[in-house]
Amino acid sequence: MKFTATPIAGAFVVEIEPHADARGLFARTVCDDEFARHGLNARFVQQSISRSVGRGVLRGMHFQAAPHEEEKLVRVTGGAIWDAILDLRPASPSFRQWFGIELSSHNHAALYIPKGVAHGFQTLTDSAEVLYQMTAPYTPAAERGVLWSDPAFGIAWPLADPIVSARDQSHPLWQ
Ligand SMILES: Cc1cn([C@H]2C[C@H](O)[C@@H](COP(=O)(O)OP(=O)(O)O[C@H]3O[C@@H](C)C(=O)[C@@H](O)[C@H]3O)O2)c(=O)[nH]c1=O
Repeated sequence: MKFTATPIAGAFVVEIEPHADARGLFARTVCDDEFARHGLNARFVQQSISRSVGRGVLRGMHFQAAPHEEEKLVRVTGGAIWDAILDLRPASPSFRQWFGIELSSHNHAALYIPKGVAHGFQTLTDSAEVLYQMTAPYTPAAERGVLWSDPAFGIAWPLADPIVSARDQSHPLWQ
């Protein structure tokens, strides 16, 4: 696997190193040892999928509050998304910065998201399936959100007029 640091402290793009042959390819996507060598936690306790229907669907920006913060590894198993992360850790050198990258079932790239960093995405294809692995259990009482369009951050979403849930549209502006 190839680990590339992003401008967000502790967040990495994780790419596969495929073994290709006449049948197709085989590639490792998670390895406890390799992740640990990069200071990353691969001890995932939950895995979930979402499927979005319609190009331009936007989910986010989500995180879990302390003490239920989680690391998250996000990859796409169908279609393509533009994945975005936003650093909400006041002590971080990249506090208030965001980063976006295309993840797809073709590029097989994943994004490793550290604790305290909010996550969201917008679909680039008519259907997109996203696979999540998390290092802490889902805790509804700890769920938090930041408005996807908060001018304090100015995330440059790729598609205008996104399809957003009522819950995501009601997230507060960052204070
Ligand atoms: C996130 C989550 C939701 N749910 C339930 C709650 C709700 O009834 C239903 C749909 O949840 P949501 O509307 O929160 O789904 P969604 O808006 O897709 O939430 C996801 O958004 C992206 C951006 C993330 O980063 C994920 O971690 C997660 O927060 O699934 C679980 O049971 N377990 C989970 O881990």
